[in-house]
Amino acid sequence: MEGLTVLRLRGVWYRYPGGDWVLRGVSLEAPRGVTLLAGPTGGGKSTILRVAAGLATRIYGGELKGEVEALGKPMLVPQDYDLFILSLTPREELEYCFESSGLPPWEARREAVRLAEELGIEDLLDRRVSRLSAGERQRVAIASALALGAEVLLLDEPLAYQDPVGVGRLLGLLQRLELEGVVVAEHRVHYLLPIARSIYLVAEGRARPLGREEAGQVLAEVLEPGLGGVESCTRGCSKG
Ligand SMILES: Nc1ncnc2c1ncn2[C@@H]1O[C@H](COP(=O)(O)OP(=O)(O)OP(=O)(O)O)[C@@H](O)[C@H]1O
Repeated sequence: MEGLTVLRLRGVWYRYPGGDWVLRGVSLEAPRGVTLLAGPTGGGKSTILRVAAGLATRIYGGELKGEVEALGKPMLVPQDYDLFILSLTPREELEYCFESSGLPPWEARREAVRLAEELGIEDLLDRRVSRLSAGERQRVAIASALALGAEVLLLDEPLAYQDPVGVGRLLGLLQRLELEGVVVAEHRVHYLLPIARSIYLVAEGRARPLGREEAGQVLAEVLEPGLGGVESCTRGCSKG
């Protein structure tokens, strides 16, 4: 894989057990930085992330064809991210994740605090996960993935439950993180377009790369047909 590509899918076909093909020859290359997967509901974004994480056949079974290659350890934070958090409190969760990735307990304790500060969730550390808001739990789930040593972070609708402050924090974080790359499936594309280095329209099981100039207009037309291209996108072509 060339130096700048952190995730590559080539001619990938996938179907869930008993179903028709939902990925139909997906080819994409995610460079370092943020890659945006956008497109209509049911187009295949989540399935691409599951395949990229190596989880599609492991969790669902089904049939997979084609090549998937990642530079570094890919890790998916799914839409139902609650399944991702196993502990009572974020502090326990992060310490557990750091220990699972090989740190001794004292270092795991220190790193949990450092990461929480970096993500702006230090005030959540000792609260019960079950009592956190959806947006707060989502940030804890992303922190867990980082603590587990994710190098290519795969995020399925990470902005869905974030308020504007949370969105700003998360976007800042995605740009700052010293990861190989971040691939984000998201409906609220207007937040991601300015920071995405690479943009794909995912529809009907295929991924089409979009140039920066055309992306706003194409996505606005696909996601909000009838509202009128770029203009509507600048007002917010969000579905989420
Ligand atoms: N666990 C599953 N079992 C069977 N079919 C599934 C499963 N998950 C998704 N599908 C089907 O695969 C297709 C692609 O779904 P996927 O969730 O990947 O799309 P998406 O673009 O992420 O949609 P959304 O924007 O609504 O999250 C859809 O037809 C969906 O019904």
